[in-house]
Amino acid sequence: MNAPSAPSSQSSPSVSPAQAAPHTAPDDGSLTAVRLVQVRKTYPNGLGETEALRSVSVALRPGSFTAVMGPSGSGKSTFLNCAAGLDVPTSGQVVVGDVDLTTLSADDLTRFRRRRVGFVFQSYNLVRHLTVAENVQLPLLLDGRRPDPAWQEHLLMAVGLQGMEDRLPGQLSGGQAQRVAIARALVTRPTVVFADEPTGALDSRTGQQILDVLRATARELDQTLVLVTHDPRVATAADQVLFLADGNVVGHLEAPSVEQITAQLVASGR
Ligand SMILES: Nc1ncnc2c1ncn2[C@@H]1O[C@H](COP(=O)(O)OP(=O)(O)OP(=O)(O)O)[C@@H](O)[C@H]1O
Repeated sequence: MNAPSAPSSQSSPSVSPAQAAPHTAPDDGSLTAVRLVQVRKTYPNGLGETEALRSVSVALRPGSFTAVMGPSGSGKSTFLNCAAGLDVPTSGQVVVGDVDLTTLSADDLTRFRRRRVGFVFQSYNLVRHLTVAENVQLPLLLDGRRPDPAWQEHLLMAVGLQGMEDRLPGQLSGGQAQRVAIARALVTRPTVVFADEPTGALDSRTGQQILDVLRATARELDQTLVLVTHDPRVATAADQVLFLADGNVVGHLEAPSVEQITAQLVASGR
């Protein structure tokens, strides 16, 4: 199933939070690539707590491409971090493939993430004193595995960085640095790739190239891709768009146009 458990708001973009965020994910036995069930995440904020996610339930089909949108502070990064196992929900369940991340110890979660999940950050997060090749190899080395030179060469070719293996991050443009980050996220052949505004810091042409690279490699490797973006044009590349507001999924559109996305963003309070 490609859709989240939230009902489609295609015909009703101003769907209310209560309608759009049911508290159960579908339970029809079909395998989902990523499944969140009633995920709640709170952060202490000094006086009390911020409810970054209130009760989010979604189920993403293997091989699908989902864009996540919503106003600033609506919980997009928290959603991505919880789904990727970078952050632990306060309550609820996160299942990636057939593994319930919320049952794993911290060490097992780290190991699982290194092997099965790729993550691309807006700010690239490259290690400054390591070369392009070393940055790409890093997830394998951290996991005690040997780099596969042929695979690395294939990835660097796929992201258009062949010949730049020995450069340091400081010698790269923003678009090139993001390509290194993508190659690094893919080097472990993850089944799911999460990207948090990977094009946010780039001009629109470079952003489009980065998106093309992510989509092409996801297709080639049959990966599930989940991407946070503020840009409706970027989101139109996705199979579906999830809209968050105030820690809830408030809408869902299948293969929407820029106009439909904009209407939903306005309806959900951007
Ligand atoms: N580590 C943290 N500690 C405390 N509060 C946090 C933390 N991370 C997020 N929050 C709070 O949780 C809420 C959701 O934040 P989140 O970063 O998920 O939103 P977002 O939709 O990704 O925002 P943006 O588009 O601005 O990046 C916000 O109110 C934010 O201040």
